[in-house]
Amino acid sequence: MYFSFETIPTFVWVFIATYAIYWIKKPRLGKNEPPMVPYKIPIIGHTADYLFNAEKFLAECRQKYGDPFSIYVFGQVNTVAGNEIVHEVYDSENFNLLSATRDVFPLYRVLKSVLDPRTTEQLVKTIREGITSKLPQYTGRMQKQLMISINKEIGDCSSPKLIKTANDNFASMISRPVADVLVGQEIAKNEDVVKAFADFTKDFISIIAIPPILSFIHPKVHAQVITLPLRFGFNPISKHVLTLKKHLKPVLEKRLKDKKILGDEYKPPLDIIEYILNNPEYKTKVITDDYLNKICEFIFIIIVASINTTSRHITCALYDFAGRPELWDDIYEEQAIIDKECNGVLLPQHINKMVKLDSFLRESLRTFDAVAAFPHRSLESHTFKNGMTIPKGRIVQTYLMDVHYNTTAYGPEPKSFLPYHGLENNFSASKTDKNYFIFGSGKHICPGRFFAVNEIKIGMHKLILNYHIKTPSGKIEKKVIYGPLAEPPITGLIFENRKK
Ligand code: HEM
Repeated sequence: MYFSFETIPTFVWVFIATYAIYWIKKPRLGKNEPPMVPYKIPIIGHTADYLFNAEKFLAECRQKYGDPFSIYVFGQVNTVAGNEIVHEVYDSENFNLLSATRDVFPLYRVLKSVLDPRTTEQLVKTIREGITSKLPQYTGRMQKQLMISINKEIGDCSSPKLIKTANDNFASMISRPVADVLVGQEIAKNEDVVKAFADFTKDFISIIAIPPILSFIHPKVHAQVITLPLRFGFNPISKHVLTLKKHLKPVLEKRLKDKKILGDEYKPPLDIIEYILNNPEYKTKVITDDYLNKICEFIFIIIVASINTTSRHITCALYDFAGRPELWDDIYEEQAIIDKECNGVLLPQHINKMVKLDSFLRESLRTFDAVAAFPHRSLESHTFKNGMTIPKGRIVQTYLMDVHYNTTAYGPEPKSFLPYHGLENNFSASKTDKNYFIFGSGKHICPGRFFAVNEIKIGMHKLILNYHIKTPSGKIEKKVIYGPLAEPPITGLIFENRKK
């Protein structure tokens, strides 16, 4: 290789810049902090282990350093909290999920109100009062919508049919009942609305899915770069907002008019847009463009929280079912008895009777295989009960595998699939406890968990009744692992009509 004298200054500048980054980013730990796992390469720290070997790496750290411990990834110190300590994070108002994820998932760039704490309060209230407490009334509509999706997307399988799941994890199946509940039966009939709901999160992720390499300099640099396309006008999700606005406007206008004409005789439809219209903060006499934008923004925040999460987990549960032939007859039998009893039309009491399916789903959610997830940022310096202190601004990762695979709760083989553990111990799929964190915990526990579990159970009930479901290999398919995160397998599932 040939080096000229002219290249020497370049090397010097690169050296100075690297040293400056090293010096600025060098972790400086305070007193009583959780132990820092030693690392060899400056700046890089534990990034490679965390990205390519998270399960083994964190298990070794946990064994050697206890709970919690700190690691150095993408130029930041992260504290990893396992099953002994993590509930303290979720129980304290000192930690916040949105603040921790805003740089890697900058949704506030397109839905600006998402960072406003009042929006979260409104969302939680709306979901609790407008969805959870009305779930029994939504049962019939949800199954109708799920059956439309099943017939459209899976349909007749008189000979075995391979259904690809890699594209959207059945997001379009889930988006139909979500659309029905959020924007009402009339708007949910429009295929472009169902598609907008199914694609919104996927399209948003597609523009920001760049590994956080620039976080080595600063997480804000990464956030600035990944949002460049949005700031230069390339916004693939604005079309979804326009679609919803187009359908929402005439419906909202008609409801306002009917209310005015009918007064007390007005029969309010059951859906979230009606709930919003009755909210004093959203009271209006005319449907202006600003008003539509405000409602659309609120609806799309619920969509981001609800569709991809639910569709990811129904997909996983179907793979878990398809790969375990030893469970097929037992779970099918439960669904067949319920189906006979309700004559094909599920009422809330029938969903309560799906106890084996519920227990199976809980186990699928528990064994989802994400190693660490749901980062929370400390808003103030925080001292744990064991006396360890972390500074303001620290990211705390939830060591999910330590919670979900702990031997005290799940026995000597906690990684094995225990389909009836929930049933035997009276733990339902939507009930969180200190050994089951898939819906978080504490004050910010997921308010949509009852809705999500109901959707998945109704969807699986109908699918298991109508089809034999297998994996292409005939075995359990492996999840796709991205660093410490997990996604459903991508092999596809084989559906074949059941003979009735
Ligand atoms: C299987 C599906 C779902 C999973 C695994 C899931 C998981 C979670 C988790 C882990 C959290 C954070 C909890 C915490 O910080 O303690 C959360 C929060 C939240 N989820 Fe879900 N979720 C699901 C479905 C839904 C659905 C269907 C909705 C809406 C209808 C929803 C709305 C929300 C909202 C609004 C929050 C924020 C709550 C707050 O900050 O107070 N989720 N979810």
